[in-house]
Amino acid sequence: MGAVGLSVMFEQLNFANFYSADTTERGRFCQDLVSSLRSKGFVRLINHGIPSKDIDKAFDTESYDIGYENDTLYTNIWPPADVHDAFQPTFTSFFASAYNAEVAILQALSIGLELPPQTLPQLHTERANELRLTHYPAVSRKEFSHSTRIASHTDFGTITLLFQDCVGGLQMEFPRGSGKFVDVESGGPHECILNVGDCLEKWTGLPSARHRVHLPERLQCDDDQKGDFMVDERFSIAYFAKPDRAASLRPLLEGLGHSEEEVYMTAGEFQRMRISQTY
Ligand SMILES: O=C(O)CCC(=O)C(=O)O
Ligand SMILES: [Fe+2]
Repeated sequence: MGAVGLSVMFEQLNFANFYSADTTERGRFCQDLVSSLRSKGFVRLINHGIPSKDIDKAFDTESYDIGYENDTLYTNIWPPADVHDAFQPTFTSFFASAYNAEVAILQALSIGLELPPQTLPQLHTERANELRLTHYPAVSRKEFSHSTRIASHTDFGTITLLFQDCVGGLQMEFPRGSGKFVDVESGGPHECILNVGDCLEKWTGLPSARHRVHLPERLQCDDDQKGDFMVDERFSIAYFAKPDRAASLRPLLEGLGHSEEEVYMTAGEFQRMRISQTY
């Protein structure tokens, strides 16, 4: 585990270009978004539309799991206002701006894939999304020789918008299928790390990115070289954008091997299957 892995650059794209009045620039942005995700499954976005102050407030909270406030299937349980009175307004606002960012990204992806712009947004009207705040306590570096912060997995929704603090440790499998992991460097807590989930892979063939949270590469070294030390606590915010539960996972693009006769799972069935495999 001492070996430092390959250094891989994950492209950083400026989402403001999606709103450019110049249609050529807008089109180029959509193509760049698709090609970055096609080659790595991950891309870093700035100017994604989620206000920095909302991200800062969310990072002030320890850990929680939140869904859309009008979801009738899974209702939110909020801490009482006298315990944490800013909690509900903070996350209601975060959830709303994250949904707007999600819809814009889905539109950009549809355009970049040469589909009608509303193809992906119209499969996400229910806001069956989830926001997860995670606090990883400080831990001794030696623990990473037999354990990790989050084991390798793919996300099972459409896309994930992730915000990580500067501790780092988010790693993705690269090259795909190799079992080797490389750091996704943090550009700071306001940068959005966008990754492809399983549903988007089924629809479009873009690769669902396998990732984990582990010891950042810069802290890896041979045991006798540096001895042991504590690795800082870490905070992250993950917004999982998921399809409407009744949406079919039938491929949206030609050439992904779909047949007219085949019966495809709905997104809701797929989520339930993946949850039962995980827990
Ligand atoms: O905490 C992170 O940076 C990643 C979390 C993650 O991958 C997940 O919850 O699915
Ligand atoms: Fe994940």
